[in-house]
Amino acid sequence: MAHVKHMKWWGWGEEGVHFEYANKPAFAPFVKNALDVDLRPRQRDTIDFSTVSVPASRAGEPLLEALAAITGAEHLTLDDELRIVHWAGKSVTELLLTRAGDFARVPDVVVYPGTEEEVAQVLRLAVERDLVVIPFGGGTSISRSLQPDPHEERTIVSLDLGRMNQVLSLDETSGLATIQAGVLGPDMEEQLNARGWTLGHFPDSFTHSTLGGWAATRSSGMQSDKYGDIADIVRGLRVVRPGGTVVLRPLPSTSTGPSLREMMIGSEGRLGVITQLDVHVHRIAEHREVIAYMFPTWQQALVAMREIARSGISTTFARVSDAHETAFSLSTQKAPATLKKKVTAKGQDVLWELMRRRGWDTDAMCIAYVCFEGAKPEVERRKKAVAGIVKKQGALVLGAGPGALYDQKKFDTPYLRDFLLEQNTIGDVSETAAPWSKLTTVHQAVYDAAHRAFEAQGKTGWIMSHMSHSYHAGACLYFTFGYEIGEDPHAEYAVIKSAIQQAFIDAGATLSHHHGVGLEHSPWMEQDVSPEGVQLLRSLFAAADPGGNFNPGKIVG
Ligand SMILES: Cc1cc2nc3c(=O)[nH]c(=O)nc-3n(C[C@H](O)[C@H](O)[C@H](O)COP(=O)(O)OP(=O)(O)OC[C@H]3O[C@@H](n4cnc5c(N)ncnc54)[C@H](O)[C@@H]3O)c2cc1C
Repeated sequence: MAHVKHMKWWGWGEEGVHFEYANKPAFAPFVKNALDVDLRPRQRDTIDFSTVSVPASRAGEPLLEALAAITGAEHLTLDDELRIVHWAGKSVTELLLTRAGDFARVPDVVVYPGTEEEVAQVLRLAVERDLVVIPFGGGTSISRSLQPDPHEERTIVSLDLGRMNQVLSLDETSGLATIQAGVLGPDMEEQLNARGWTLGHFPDSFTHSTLGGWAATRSSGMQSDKYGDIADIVRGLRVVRPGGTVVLRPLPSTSTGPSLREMMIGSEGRLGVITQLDVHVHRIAEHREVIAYMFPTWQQALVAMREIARSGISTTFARVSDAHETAFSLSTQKAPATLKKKVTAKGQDVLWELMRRRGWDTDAMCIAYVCFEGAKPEVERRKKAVAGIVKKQGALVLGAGPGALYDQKKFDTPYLRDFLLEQNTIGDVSETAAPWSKLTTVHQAVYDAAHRAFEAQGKTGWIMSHMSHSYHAGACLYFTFGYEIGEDPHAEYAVIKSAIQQAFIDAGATLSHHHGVGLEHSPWMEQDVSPEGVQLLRSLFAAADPGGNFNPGKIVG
């Protein structure tokens, strides 16, 4: 199965790639101050797979023969390491369980169909033989939407879409592409870019997640301000079910009753397997620039972000870190290695001095990044308009240098969680969306709840946040939190994560803006969409999948 690329079994990304802190002189002191943790150099580059013991496969010979008859024997595997790669996503709970070799129940067999017909045959077999089928995209789920029920008695099949990875056609007149669901982000962009087009969807997990996975979890990429969330991008799709295939043709819009398209987006494998999608694509922008700004306070920064969203000025993204996250990102700057970089660093010192002289509290300042794409004169015009808005809120324009740096580092942060776990420290995220009028309340409520939870656990904890993904009515707030692991990692994590999730709901925000529901967030579904709403979803899943064969237990238990 060498042709399907997977992440390392024990953590994020590729073997051999790590978060490094030795070249970031401010990072270790920052962690000491924030978490009271003394960082030590990385002890190991990998974890030896032979250190864990994998539950034996329960797939019997007749089932393997039946699956082999569908996909070919070379496209299924009982390999222990591959079964572990497929057993879960990359939430903190799953990472802790995986590193501890605490697997309970894992897929008994991994199957890689190559066509929609093969997917259909596997699903029919699943119903006939009462199997559990869990579709697998890139395995980046952070909401435990892949993890099987530890008490599952039936045979579990992980259905990996990785061989279905082609851009099938491009309708340049309509700006629509038809693409197979199992394609990984970079592979898809390469195919589109070769023809001058892009999807423009770049979640932080982009390098290892798939188009089908994005649709199945209602994903949102960092450039959603311009390109939309995946729910906006997907215009049509094919969803294979045991009884047939739901075909939703690519349409700009339609009034055909309750939206089946919307129903499939976010269905996390419970309604069938998405095999193919029709998506908005865009010509690659002629010119792209990310400009950084520094605001004196979070409040002023949020006002500016709202004004930008309302102004009609087209931005690709507009994102602002709160004071804590600003301090964190400054701590991850590399030591200047060349003379040119030393001069730039000197320039930063001058800037800091300027802010102090303006009377800014440097502990309160917030860094923001706005991305502009288009023809150069148009980008210049929009940059000027945005500068006018941010200056009204007292911001300084830092320019393109720090903006470019942010753009280069954007896919590196997921490696930080594994590095911290090795330091016996949790670093995790929780994100939400709320109306503009509630953003500051939600922000404060989450900080208060997290600190209460840290205190109750006797911990020195850290929390930080940024605002991104703007809409007419509000925006996403993304929180990152950390603390040193104590005696009962799972119980502590549950208290802290639950406190943050509950604060979202209590302050009028949603349980997740783009990480989906899975098992992790399902306890908040009733509060998010009402008990009657959950009942309706339960009825839908029960009618669509009476045997509970398709990723059972996710979204609503
Ligand atoms: C470090 C990190 C950063 C992240 N950043 C972002 C971010 O910026 N934005 C964002 O939106 N998300 C983010 N995520 C979450 C995750 O990447 C998304 O949920 C992503 O959409 C999952 O895609 P995947 O291909 O990896 O799917 P998987 O993890 O393999 O599967 C996720 C769910 O979708 C189902 N599924 C997958 N493919 C199909 C299919 N073809 N048909 C039916 N069901 C299917 C699975 O059964 C499962 O329920 C992040 C996760 C991590 C760990």
